[in-house]
Amino acid sequence: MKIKFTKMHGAGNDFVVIDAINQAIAFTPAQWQYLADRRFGVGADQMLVVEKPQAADVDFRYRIYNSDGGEVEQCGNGARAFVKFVTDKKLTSKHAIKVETMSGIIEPRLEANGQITVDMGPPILAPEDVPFDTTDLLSKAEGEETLWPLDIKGETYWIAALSMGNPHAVQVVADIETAPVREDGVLIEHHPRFPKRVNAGFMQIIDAHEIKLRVFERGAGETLACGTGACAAVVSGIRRGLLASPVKVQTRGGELSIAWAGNSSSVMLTGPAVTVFEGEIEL
Ligand SMILES: N[C@H](CCC[C@H](N)C(=O)O)C(=O)O
Repeated sequence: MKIKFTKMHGAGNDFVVIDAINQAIAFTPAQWQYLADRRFGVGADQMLVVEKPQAADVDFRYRIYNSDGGEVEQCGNGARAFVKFVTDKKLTSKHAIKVETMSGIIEPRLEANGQITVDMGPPILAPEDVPFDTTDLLSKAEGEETLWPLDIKGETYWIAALSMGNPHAVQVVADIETAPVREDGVLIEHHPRFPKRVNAGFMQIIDAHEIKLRVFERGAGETLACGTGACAAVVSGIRRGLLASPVKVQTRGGELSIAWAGNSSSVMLTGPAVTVFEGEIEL
């Protein structure tokens, strides 16, 4: 079966985007892994699938698969690519859309300057909702934030655990370039206290309105940018009293901007989305 796809990226976090409204697709995890494979397949961090919504007052449903083949709840950079895709493909005439995801409704909006802003909804802060097992852990408070001691290689890392619909463990490092992102990221991703695994964020504070961020993503490894990771890092930095909204997030793949007014207000993610090429693949 020949499948049409569009290769896109948001700040270097790259995607294979598939219109499943006009194409019937039902892939196995092995087929998602093949699509994501950078040598044998197309190559991408995640696959994004455009579907008709289940609810009446929503424009689309959006499914996300990591390169390891697993379906996940949310993808911030993907939401920007999504709205550019459905607009360019004339699947909608709206520039602000409501999109159903595994973790709720998000509202991406195409701005006049080509940037895209996504209402990512409020952060989820209760450990049990991340989910993160805090049994027998003694936390410490920093501002409004709760930091937890995570044992990695016999060392204690103080992390914040929060969710943007998908789980994140965020820590502050002194120098993002020398931080052990890959070595420690994989250990954090698979730490037993995260029953659904976790995206591991490492942020360096530049000033109250700017950070550098690297994320070792669950199911994909280190990516050049992580939208939900940027949201989680900024929320944690604001709660720690280290950051103030809005915050510029420098990633290895480009710049994102995050705004958050605190408490249960939505986290707003702004950044680019680029179409690289169109293709077809036999599956
Ligand atoms: N790896 C993530 C999904 C993709 C998120 C990221 N690419 C983003 O832009 O938010 C997870 O397993 O939760």
